[in-house]
Amino acid sequence: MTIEEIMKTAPVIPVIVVDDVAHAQPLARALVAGGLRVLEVTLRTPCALEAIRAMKAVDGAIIGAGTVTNEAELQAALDAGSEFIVSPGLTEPLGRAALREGVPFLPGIANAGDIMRGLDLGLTQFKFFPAMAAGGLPALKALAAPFGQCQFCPTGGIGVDTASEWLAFDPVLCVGGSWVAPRGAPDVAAVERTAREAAQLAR
Ligand SMILES: O=C(O)C(=O)C[C@H](O)[C@H](O)COP(=O)(O)O
Repeated sequence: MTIEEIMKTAPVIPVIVVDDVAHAQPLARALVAGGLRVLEVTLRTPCALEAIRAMKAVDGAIIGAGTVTNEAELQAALDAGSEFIVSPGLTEPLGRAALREGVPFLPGIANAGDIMRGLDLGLTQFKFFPAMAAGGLPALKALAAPFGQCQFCPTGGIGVDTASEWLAFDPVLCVGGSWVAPRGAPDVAAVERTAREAAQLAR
């Protein structure tokens, strides 16, 4: 799959922080059952890589690693079986390594220089991060205007109440957010319900 295909799979990519690997599979199963198949597990906790391995066993799930900030983390994420890689920003060494590995890669951008660095590498899909703090939808609209070939996954400060506004903007293929997968032991019925609501958002 290309990163564009992954972004088009569902309107929302849950951004997941796993503190206990025992939570990983029930959470992934509930999200997939609700219609969200693309899951980003952040490398922010000691058990994140183990959680990625566990979630890969869930039928229908497409598991990626988030918070990948350098080549060593990229390698660890790939070794754990990550199917795509998300980064909060874009450095040239990380971008080159991701391209060399041929893994779908979604790096964060927050200004025109970031996007131009990505274009130089041949990348056209980006995470707009931190979406709300970096100026919200007006900022992305202004930023996207000179870069018509680019598509975005805004993440950071987006909730069920604001996701639709972002998704109505053509270059936005999906949004990322932690609201669908709150931290801690998952209430699987609630997660599935929230996921279903998110999966039905119109793009
Ligand atoms: O960990 C990373 O690599 C990140 O890029 C940060 C996350 O994407 C945001 O923290 C999610 O934002 P919220 O939905 O506002 O919680």
